[in-house]
Amino acid sequence: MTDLSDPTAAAHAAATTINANAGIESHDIALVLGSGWGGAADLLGETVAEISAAEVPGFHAPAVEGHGATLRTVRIEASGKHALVLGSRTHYYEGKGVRSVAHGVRTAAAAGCSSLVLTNGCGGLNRNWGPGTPVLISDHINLTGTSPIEGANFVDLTDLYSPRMRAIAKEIDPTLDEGVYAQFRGPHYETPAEVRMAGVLGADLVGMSTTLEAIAARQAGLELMGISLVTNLAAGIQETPLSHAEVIEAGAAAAPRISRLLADIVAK
Ligand SMILES: Nc1nc2[nH]c(I)nc2c(=O)[nH]1
Repeated sequence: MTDLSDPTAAAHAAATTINANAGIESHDIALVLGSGWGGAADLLGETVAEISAAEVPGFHAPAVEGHGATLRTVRIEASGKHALVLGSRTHYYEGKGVRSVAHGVRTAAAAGCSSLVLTNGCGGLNRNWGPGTPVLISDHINLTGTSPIEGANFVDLTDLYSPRMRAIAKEIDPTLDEGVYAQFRGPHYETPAEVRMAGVLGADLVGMSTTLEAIAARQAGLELMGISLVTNLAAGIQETPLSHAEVIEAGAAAAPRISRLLADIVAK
């Protein structure tokens, strides 16, 4: 496993590998594709390079079935810019440490990206958002008890989820709702009581990713947008117990619409 004891050096090594493999000096925008979002890269434009995550310093083969195990460089048809599509994400619940969780975001910044789109699959607290509903993240609640930032580095997180990028998304799809996303450590789902707690705290969405990556994105100076795909109503909101099969099914059903949405936003 690559040494992440110097996160900046590790991100630089990974970025050098990725840019060299793609034959370009730098990338422009990065996307992390969570559960259900895998199809978006194909709609963005032509894949000009692809590399296995295992071949890039600091990355790992995916822990979750169905998540891509590669990093792709896609030339965005509308703008000619290059997107770095991170098909594999390290979740905090894998126990590889928060540096590993933040490595992809830091690598994207080191590869030259100025903006980042984080996507995920999540549970919804709002009954109006059935499985397959995409929701823009307006703010987050980090319930992991940790941070990717080390030392006395007091980073401001105001407007962490770019109002500018959110306005573009809503211009493309005015039906898009916004919500507050809370990250639990996982990998277990929340109890109904924990979902009620999250609601009292102001959360509309519950997941197991995104907030730590978002904090690392701000530290790295990346403009950030987050979009969640509600694949299930959170525990206790729906009568039936959660199932991973339900999550995969809802993601697949929503794929065409959310892939088109993401491609249109990134092309702007
Ligand atoms: N914490 C949490 N993460 C999730 N990921 C997905 I997909 N659904 C959920 C959920 O209901 N809770």
